Amino acid sequence: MILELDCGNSFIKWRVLQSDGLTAVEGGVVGSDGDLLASLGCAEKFQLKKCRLVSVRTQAETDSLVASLVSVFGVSVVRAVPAREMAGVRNGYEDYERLGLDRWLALLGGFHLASGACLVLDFGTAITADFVGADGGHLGGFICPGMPLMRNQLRTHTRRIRYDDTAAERAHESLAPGRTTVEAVERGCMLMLRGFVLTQLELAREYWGKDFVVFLTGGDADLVSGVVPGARVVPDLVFVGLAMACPLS
Ligand SMILES: Nc1ncnc2c1ncn2[C@@H]1O[C@H](COP(=O)(O)OP(=O)(O)O)[C@@H](O)[C@H]1O
Ligand SMILES: CC(C)(COP(=O)(O)O)[C@@H](O)C(=O)NCCC(=O)O
Ligand SMILES: [K+]
Repeated sequence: MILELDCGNSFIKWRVLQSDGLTAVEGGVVGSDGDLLASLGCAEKFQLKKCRLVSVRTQAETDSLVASLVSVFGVSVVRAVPAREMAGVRNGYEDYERLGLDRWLALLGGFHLASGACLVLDFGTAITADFVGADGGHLGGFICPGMPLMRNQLRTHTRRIRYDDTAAERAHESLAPGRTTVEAVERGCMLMLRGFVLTQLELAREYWGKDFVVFLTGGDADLVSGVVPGARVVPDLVFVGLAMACPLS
């Protein structure tokens, strides 16, 4: 079977495909290399032969994970690498190697699925927006802090903002002005998130009118799906691009 990995700054997303490369068998989200190895179990469980991965972690971290995968499962590993152009999409960065590889794969996947102009919004540790025109030209994008970073910055840099995760979850029942600290912070950050999304949509409309597809991906995509009714929520968009960038012959 085939192992696919998307190593983000906070979590590793994994899934196992049948050898046909089409049918997903199992998948998950884990917080560390150790948890990943535990989820994959012993070498007999999935009988992994090949692995393809994308990572936005450091070279050393990624090398170490690859070494573990090779030693435990004996898989051959292919890593996504930067490209100036692929599958009809032209990387818009001045220095194409600097564009985050998860962004590059998500926009390759988005352009492929849209067969036209698209706006790809990824809600992970950071939030990213990327614009691809109907001709496959990537116009560039935006990066801002994601929900976990926004709330943790407030918790870390103030003295009186303290609350736990359960309270945070409860605060999201409404977007009314907060009457407690947790409500005020959680709803404030949520409005920043939504405001960011609406601004991206405005920009996309300026470029392309109504003729574009919006993709939402990343672990926190559900937080904003209500703001963009026509958007396509595609949690595995990075994996769509990964299959394109790393075909397994
Ligand atoms: N099963 C899950 N495990 C962990 N985080 C999750 C899960 N489902 C949704 N999330 C949300 O996803 C966010 C992380 O998104 P993700 O795209 O994995 O980030 P990154 O790629 O930067 O590691 C977390 O802030 C969390 O709120
Ligand atoms: C922007 C990112 C931090 C997003 O990472 P994530 O939130 O998915 O973990 C990552 O794509 C990255 O490190 N990019 C390199 C900088 C750039 O894209 O300009
Ligand atoms: K990501």
